[in-house]
Amino acid sequence: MVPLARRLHTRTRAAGGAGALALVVLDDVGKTYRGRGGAYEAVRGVSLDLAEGEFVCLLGTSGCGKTTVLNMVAGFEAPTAGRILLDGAPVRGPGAERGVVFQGHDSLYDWLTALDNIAFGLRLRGLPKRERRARAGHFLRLVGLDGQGAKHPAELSGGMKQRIQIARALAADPRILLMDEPFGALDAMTRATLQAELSRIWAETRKTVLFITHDIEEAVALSTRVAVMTRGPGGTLKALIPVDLPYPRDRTSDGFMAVFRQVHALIHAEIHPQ
Ligand SMILES: Nc1ncnc2c1ncn2[C@@H]1O[C@H](COP(=O)(O)OP(=O)(O)OP(=O)(O)O)[C@@H](O)[C@H]1O
Repeated sequence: MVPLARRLHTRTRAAGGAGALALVVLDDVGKTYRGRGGAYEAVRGVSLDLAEGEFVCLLGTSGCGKTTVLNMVAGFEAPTAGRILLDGAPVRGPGAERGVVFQGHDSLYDWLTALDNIAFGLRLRGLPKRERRARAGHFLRLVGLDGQGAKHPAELSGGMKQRIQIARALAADPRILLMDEPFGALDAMTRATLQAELSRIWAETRKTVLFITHDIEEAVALSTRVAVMTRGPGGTLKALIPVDLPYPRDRTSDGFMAVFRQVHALIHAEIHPQ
């Protein structure tokens, strides 16, 4: 029998992963929640390889299991079927190489300034104060908030708070950014600005990103591949669409429209099954 690692390697190559060993491998992953109300199969048979430096959007209708997949990659939830490998080793819980950015901004500490929020995780890692502040300042600038570091969360707009969350995740220098609808609660204009900024930051840092959204335009604007899920229960991967368009993306270009229409048709079929 071919060893699992070799099989996965081969599959990544076949999937166009530039011949690189995948950084994250989801191998036939499933999740069934069991509670007092009985069992609910949220995710079924998801297989997906993320190569280093990729930006993959997980797109699907509400309740299809996107957050469940992300939580399993983050190590917050364990799969009940299949397995998830990080650099070839099974994920057994959260780890510093995976930074998570959630929807909303409740995870910021109200009593800390913007700068100290970004620096917080660095203190836990034992970095000296000067280095912490320098590093936090760098990421504050990277997310376009230079000069705002002394403000507390209550003095920042929703978009600014989301930027702080992204800066905080990046400051910890994770290999992988896991983003769960980070712009979902923002108005359309702030959202478009932050999408553009995230694209720029990604181009600069080349982090591997798994990004959840139910916004087709957002997915096509940001990602190198869009992973479309079927609706739940038992949400699974329906299609993997490569988005081979230059950044920054022109949303009015024929190429963009063509991918948008392709993804839209897949999602539409999930919302209105024949
Ligand atoms: N802890 C849990 N216990 C039981 N069921 C759960 C639990 N977490 C999620 N579910 C169910 O699993 C399904 C998938 O949920 P999930 O949050 O992963 O979907 P989603 O695609 O992220 O949805 P949305 O886009 O609305 O955030 C839903 O039906 C949800 O009710």
